[in-house]
Amino acid sequence: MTQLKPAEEMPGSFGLPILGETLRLFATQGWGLTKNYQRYGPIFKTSILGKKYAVLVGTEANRLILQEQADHVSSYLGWKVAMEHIFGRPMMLQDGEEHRRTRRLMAPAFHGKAIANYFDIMQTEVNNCLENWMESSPISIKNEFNQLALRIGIRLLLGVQLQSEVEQVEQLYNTLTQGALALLRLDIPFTKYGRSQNARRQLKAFLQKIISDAYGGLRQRKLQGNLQESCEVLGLFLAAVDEEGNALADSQIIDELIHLLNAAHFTTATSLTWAMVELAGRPQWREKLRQELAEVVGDEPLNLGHLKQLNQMTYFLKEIERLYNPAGVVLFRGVVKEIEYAGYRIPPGWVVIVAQGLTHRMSEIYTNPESFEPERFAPPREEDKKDSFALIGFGGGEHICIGMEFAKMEIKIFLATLLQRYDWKVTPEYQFNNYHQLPFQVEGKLQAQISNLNLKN
Ligand code: HEM
Repeated sequence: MTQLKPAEEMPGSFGLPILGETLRLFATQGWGLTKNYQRYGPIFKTSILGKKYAVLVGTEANRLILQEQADHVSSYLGWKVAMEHIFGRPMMLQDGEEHRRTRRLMAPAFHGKAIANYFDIMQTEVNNCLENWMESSPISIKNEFNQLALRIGIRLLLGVQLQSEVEQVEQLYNTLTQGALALLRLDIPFTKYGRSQNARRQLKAFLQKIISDAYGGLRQRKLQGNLQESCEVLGLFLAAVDEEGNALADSQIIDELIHLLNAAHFTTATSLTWAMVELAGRPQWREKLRQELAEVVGDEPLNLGHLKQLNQMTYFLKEIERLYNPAGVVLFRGVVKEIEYAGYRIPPGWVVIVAQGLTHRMSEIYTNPESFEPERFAPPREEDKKDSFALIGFGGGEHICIGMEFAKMEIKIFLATLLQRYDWKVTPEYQFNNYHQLPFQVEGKLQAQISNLNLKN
């Protein structure tokens, strides 16, 4: 039997006393993860502000942490420093039975029939957005997608339809998230953080009011016997009761809704930004996707059934997920029970980092991992099918993204509509094949000029 070594003996460096590798984190905006991986291999240690981290890379590590030994780690302890002060305790910051109970109650809003009900609002928002772009081109791509995805979120997740209220929530939400990275968390007036926390209080009060109003609507629907007919997520949350009679408390719903706005918008906006940029530089892929749309959709109005048949678009979007990791290149979990992995014992108190961004570029999984090849996901290659933890841009295991279908539907509706009606150019011209650059380091600078496809031809 091989002797397990203490985690301190892993390759890697704890950096300076107390600060650890904190300065390096800010200097590289990405922790130099790729360099450390090349230098130390698929398991290495680091330290940030006195906390010890073990970075794990590869499908086996992904499966162990996210699924097989999920009860040895805590999502709460992994994410709380970054998220709790902004979002409270949504289910992403819950563990074990508490997390499973919340997730069971939330799940109906993100599957099957409920998802189908979201199609029309998504399509309307996408059409409005593209019409505006035609009038105000050139547009700042990431900002526009942030706004689109946030508006879709506000309408579908909160059920807010009145334009003035949509704008009010948008503003409060943006002020709230501006405080997320404040170094000094002083909740006093005239500071960024104080304004952010004030926005959080106002947003909570606003949501409490729409929850109270929605209860009225719910009672009405109960009387009419169509309790499950709600067209937005909030209504389904209010109606949800599990087999033991548990329901979601108002305070929990409020935390979930604020977090959902976040989870649903920056990720979707990042995917759409890079899909649009990659397509701008790849005329053969624009052509391939347009041809597929012509075959599947033809002259019919786009519908959910069509989206499911867009295989080439699915492969294309998987390549965006693999190379751009829209939710970030790493996931955090705090260790609560010792983990044995790769010859080391990782004790409670450490944080493990699941480095999805590095798994996605392993040559053991993907052929020519640095090159953009959506066809790697098509038969016969199907490189992601070698292992269910090879492509984990939406996470894996118990905390796998609950909004995955919602996101994929929104992204496909946008791309289908864009490709069918418009053409576009992106400036400045993006340097492809630099997928180690983190999306947020570049995306703010990208602009698009769009034109009407029919006028061009
Ligand atoms: C391209 C779009 C998206 C990507 C790449 C993405 C990615 C992820 C990832 C990686 C996680 C796992 C986090 C972890 O394990 O710590 C996650 C969780 C989550 N996502 Fe998404 N997401 C996207 C869109 C959405 C949308 C549209 C929604 C809601 C409408 C959403 C709601 C959530 C929620 C609530 C969780 C927490 C799940 C749990 O803890 O059980 N996401 N997402």
